[in-house]
Amino acid sequence: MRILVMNWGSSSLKYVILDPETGHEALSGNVEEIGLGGVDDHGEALTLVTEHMQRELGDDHGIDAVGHRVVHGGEKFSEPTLVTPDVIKEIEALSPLAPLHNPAAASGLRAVSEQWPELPQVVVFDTAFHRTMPEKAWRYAIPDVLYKEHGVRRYGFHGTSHEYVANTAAATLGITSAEFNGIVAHLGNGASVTAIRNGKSYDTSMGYTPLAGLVMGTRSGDLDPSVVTQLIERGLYTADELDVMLNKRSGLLGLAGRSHMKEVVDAAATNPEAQLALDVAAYRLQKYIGAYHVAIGGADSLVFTGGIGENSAPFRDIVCKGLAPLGIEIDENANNNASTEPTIISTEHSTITVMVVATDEEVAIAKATAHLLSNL
Ligand SMILES: Nc1ncnc2c1ncn2[C@@H]1O[C@H](COP(=O)(O)OP(=O)(O)O)[C@@H](O)[C@H]1O
Ligand SMILES: CC(=O)OP(=O)(O)O
Ligand SMILES: [Mg+2]
Repeated sequence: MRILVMNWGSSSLKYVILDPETGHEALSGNVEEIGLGGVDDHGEALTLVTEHMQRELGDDHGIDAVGHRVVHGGEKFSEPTLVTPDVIKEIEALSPLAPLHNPAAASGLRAVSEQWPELPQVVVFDTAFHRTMPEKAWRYAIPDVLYKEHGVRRYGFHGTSHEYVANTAAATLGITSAEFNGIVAHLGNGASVTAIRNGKSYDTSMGYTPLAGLVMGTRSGDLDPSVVTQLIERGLYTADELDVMLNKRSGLLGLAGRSHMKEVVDAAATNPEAQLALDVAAYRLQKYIGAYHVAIGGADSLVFTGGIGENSAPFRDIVCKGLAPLGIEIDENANNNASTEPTIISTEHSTITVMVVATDEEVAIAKATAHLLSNL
């Protein structure tokens, strides 16, 4: 079977054609700067993808279905879903909750429907895995009407990754997914941490949008909401400018002038701003891990994933050193030599097993797509 997986970012499209059984990739690529001068729109991005497929695979691309990553599924979608014109309209209607991502996905879905009307399409939502959170974890303490009439609540994101990584960690530990009680830290460009109880999402650090929670490459994560209202009141920023500032100029970039974790780690030895950025990012994550340990009644494992979680031994080391009061103890040698295979990096004395597990959202989406189609 061959599935085309498409990950629609606000201004980019990552795509890969793979076999969901073997994970074998026939082709992959990235279209950047959609609508920013590089490529006009999502239809044109798709033309570039089909040209790439034509070059590499010839006339018969052999694709059986298309699986899409959609960031926001609101309260409506809790499972991978077969695409119909109505589903595209519902994704579009959720645009106010993910203004950078959902309009892009909706136009991408329409472009694919026009290009290959015969191919089934499946959407897999970042929010879906978090639909199991208890209400006390997803409600904000603001007037009730804002949730009931406007959908203002915590949704959580990166769910496909958190679920895939929790399942992989469970398999490595020789337990079932339902026996997994742990904390997964997905630390990539966007970063979030999820408390997983009996294999299900119990709480997560992102919120109404992917801006909440951890310190990210360019996003602030948590802050006092009065910062926003005050900056507008003082005339320093408009709402639009604040959106850009908090999403694109904050986080590691805002504190240290660099958004890539490796550059921040390398600079920290000689640059106090970079050291501070590391300290703020690690401390924020430590606080969440402590809280989530309590939330799930004691975590058995802590799993690092995403570009930073998988590749930055120094950042994992800083985070875990601060978790000593939980009984966490890292094996430095194992931490420095974590590979792409699931690796345990804690010592045998550690009360919580700490692991590094590589995420693969594309394989998870391809599997979910194949699974849904086989059950139709
Ligand atoms: N060797 C490395 N050391 C430290 N950080 C790294 C390394 N490689 C990648 N990263 C971090 O991972 C981030 C990308 O994470 P990734 O999960 O691939 O992103 P995306 O969210 O775009 O899928 C980079 O911005 C960088 O901060
Ligand atoms: C939801 C989200 O933050 O996605 P990404 O990490 O791809 O930016
Ligand atoms: Mg990512």
